[in-house]
Amino acid sequence: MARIASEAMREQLEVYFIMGSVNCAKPPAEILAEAIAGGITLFQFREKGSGALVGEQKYELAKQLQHICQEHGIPFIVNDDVELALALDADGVHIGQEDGDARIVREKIGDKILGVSAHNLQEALAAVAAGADYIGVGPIYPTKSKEDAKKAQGPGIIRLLRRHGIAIPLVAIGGITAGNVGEVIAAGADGVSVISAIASAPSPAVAARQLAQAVHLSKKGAQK
Ligand SMILES: Cc1ncc(COP(=O)(O)OP(=O)(O)O)c(N)n1
Ligand SMILES: Cc1nc(C(=O)O)sc1CCOP(=O)(O)O
Ligand SMILES: [Mg+2]
Repeated sequence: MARIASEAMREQLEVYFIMGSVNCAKPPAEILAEAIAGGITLFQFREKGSGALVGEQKYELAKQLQHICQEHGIPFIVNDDVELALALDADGVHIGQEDGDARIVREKIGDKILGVSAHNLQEALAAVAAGADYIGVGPIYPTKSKEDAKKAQGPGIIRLLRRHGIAIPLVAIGGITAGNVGEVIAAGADGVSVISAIASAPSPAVAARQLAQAVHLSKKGAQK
């Protein structure tokens, strides 16, 4: 297997859904299946926060959700837990600034997808140098889904990273809704990453579809 090509990565980032059991008011498998029906392009298993599953229960949920992704051709990324990603032979891993050295994670996972969080230019440059396939930038807007989230920076941080030469695939995260997708794509993001906009929606399928439509429309507008 070779490293993912940048253009394929950009497409997979378009509607990047993140979820764990703590984000779900109904069975996670149902929410994921509905989100896939609505058009998500990538999935991250993020089993984190108060009440999160651990050990065997975490592994079993991950396996169940990975199976659903596999049935529909949606790449399955594991948040934080490199060992779990390897045990499941997941498609990739996402790590943040407090999750260890991205270079070492790259060595451990070989050609699997590596996503790294960055909050400023220095972190973004280091992620590129470490071999990240994409960068997650946030929070763009205020979020209730991450207990230790930093202060929201607005879409200007994406514009700044692009202006300073960060050219690799980039996804915006934190408080993203169909209503603000336009400004993050216009700023230079390849896609949007969401928890609550899909997981807490009355219909995850409708929410995912609205996000996908907003991304496609915004990308068309950005080409003009
Ligand atoms: C796509 C994406 N971007 C950013 C993050 C946040 O990662 P991190 O800073 O490590 O925080 P936690 O998610 O681990 O709490 C992400 N998970 N995904
Ligand atoms: C997992 C995560 N990481 C963030 C960061 O800023 O790095 S914000 C966030 C939570 C995103 O959830 P929602 O779409 O509900 O705002
Ligand atoms: Mg992390």
